[in-house]
Amino acid sequence: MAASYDLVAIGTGTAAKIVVMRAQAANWRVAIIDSRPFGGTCALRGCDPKKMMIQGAKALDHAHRMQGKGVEGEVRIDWAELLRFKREFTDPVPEKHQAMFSDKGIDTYHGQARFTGPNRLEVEDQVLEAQHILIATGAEPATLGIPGEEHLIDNEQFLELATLPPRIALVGGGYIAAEFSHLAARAGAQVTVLQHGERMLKPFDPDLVDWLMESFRDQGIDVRTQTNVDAIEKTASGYRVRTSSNGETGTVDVDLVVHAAGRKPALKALNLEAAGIETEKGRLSLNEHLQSTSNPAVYAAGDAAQVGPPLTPVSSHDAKVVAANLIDGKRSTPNYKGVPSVAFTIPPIASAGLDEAQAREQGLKFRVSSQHTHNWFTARQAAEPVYGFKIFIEEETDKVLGAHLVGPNVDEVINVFALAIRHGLTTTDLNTTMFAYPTGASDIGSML
Ligand SMILES: Cc1cc2nc3c(=O)[nH]c(=O)nc-3n(C[C@H](O)[C@H](O)[C@H](O)COP(=O)(O)OP(=O)(O)OC[C@H]3O[C@@H](n4cnc5c(N)ncnc54)[C@H](O)[C@@H]3O)c2cc1C
Ligand SMILES: NC(=O)c1ccc[n+]([C@@H]2O[C@H](COP(=O)([O-])OP(=O)(O)OC[C@H]3O[C@@H](n4cnc5c(N)ncnc54)[C@H](O)[C@@H]3O)[C@@H](O)[C@H]2O)c1
Repeated sequence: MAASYDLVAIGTGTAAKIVVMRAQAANWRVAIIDSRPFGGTCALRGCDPKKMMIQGAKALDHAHRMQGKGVEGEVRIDWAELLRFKREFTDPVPEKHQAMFSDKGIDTYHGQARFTGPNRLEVEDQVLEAQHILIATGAEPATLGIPGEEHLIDNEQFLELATLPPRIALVGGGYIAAEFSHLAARAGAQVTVLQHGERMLKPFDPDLVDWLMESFRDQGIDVRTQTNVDAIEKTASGYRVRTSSNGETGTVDVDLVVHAAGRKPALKALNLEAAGIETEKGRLSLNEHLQSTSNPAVYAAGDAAQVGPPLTPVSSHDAKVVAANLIDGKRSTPNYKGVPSVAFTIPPIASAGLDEAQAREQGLKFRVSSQHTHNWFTARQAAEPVYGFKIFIEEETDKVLGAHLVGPNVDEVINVFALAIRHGLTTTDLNTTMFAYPTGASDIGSML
């Protein structure tokens, strides 16, 4: 006999959690399924554990930068201790989620969900029927299609390494490569980044990325751009990564090779055909309400939908849109204006709103305010040589269109710009706001 629900959500990450809690609050009969421990990527394998470990690297980096400026003595990373610190947060997550769902009367299922009909799922040997089904299965590392791919470890395995090997290669040059290389280098590893694009961190402003590269060089991180990874071979002592760059072949010998080459919606195990759920190029075909174009019972949110950028605040925004559509009977659409994003390098790099190419494509008339400000007080008090900004401001309205920042505190300051962009604040609004001094935000007036 099938268990019957108003809503079944597949996934227990940011997106699924928000939708099921809202449905439960509306007295819907709800179930949630996960094939992995409950909690999703951000809490267990992504943002949060990564940030806890980067705190150690930040502390070490700051102590090093302050040497000869009133701070003395050697500081080093104890990887095992850092791992323990991280687990203080991650270990209780699955049980807390289980308890939170059970307390609310949400039925929980552990196992891989598989569609067997338009409104029907199987989890292990249990059958579930639902009026509505949410696909919030997140993303998984993209398949690279290269020989030796099986030797790659992923983000989860990297953040669980018992010891950090001395030589590490990262395949890819985006968020994961940038953050993990900064962490691993501070923890004493020799790190090589193999990026097939022209530069690292493509979603960020090219000039700011250039300024940030100084921090990669300072750490001895070997960044090889325009470099393709062609194969990974097991050797007696580790791995040999075969590369090609502008027609030249090369090799890198390391102890560990990490996948940092992008993530794709996790849809393979769902047996979507059985429910008539169409996909296009590996993505769900969705209408503007995040509803399947071919099965109206099905909605998607977050990394599984990948309509907006695959980031936690976007998963949470998508979930609110889906909840409004499902539960409140609205016809909401997502609005990704001013999504803030940070790569937690040391120092961090951040952006919100339009980049230069997008502003031009939209035919907007704008001025650019940009400076490399390593001599400003904010940089000097943190003994941080990398600090700079680029802000796009609409000529006619004086509204901030896009903000791009690199340097100390920008992971927080970007949120002020995100607010300004999303709510159409002008440079006058920002200039007439008092910001506590001396903080990162107190530089905003001088950036406009
Ligand atoms: C290393 C790393 C660091 C990151 N850092 C940041 C950051 O600092 N800031 C930020 O904004 N974003 C960050 N992200 C991105 C962020 O983690 C994701 O955008 C977000 O977690 C997506 O949430 P979600 O709910 O869509 O999916 P997820 O949290 O991935 O949840 C999907 C769940 O579905 C389950 N599932 C999948 N298939 C099935 C199935 N067939 N049956 C049952 N269950 C299934 C999975 O086990 C998983 O628990 C990071 C990602 C990574 C990998
Ligand atoms: N701080 C954050 O918000 C944060 C941190 C980590 C991850 N994430 C999310 O997770 C997603 C996945 O992260 P990611 O770093 O794996 O992907 P990414 O999309 O940020 O970067 C992947 C990079 O790998 C390169 N690449 C792809 N195939 C390659 C190959 N065969 N050889 C060499 N280079 C190759 C691409 O050119 C690209 O620059 C991101 O898109 C991001 O949304 C976010």
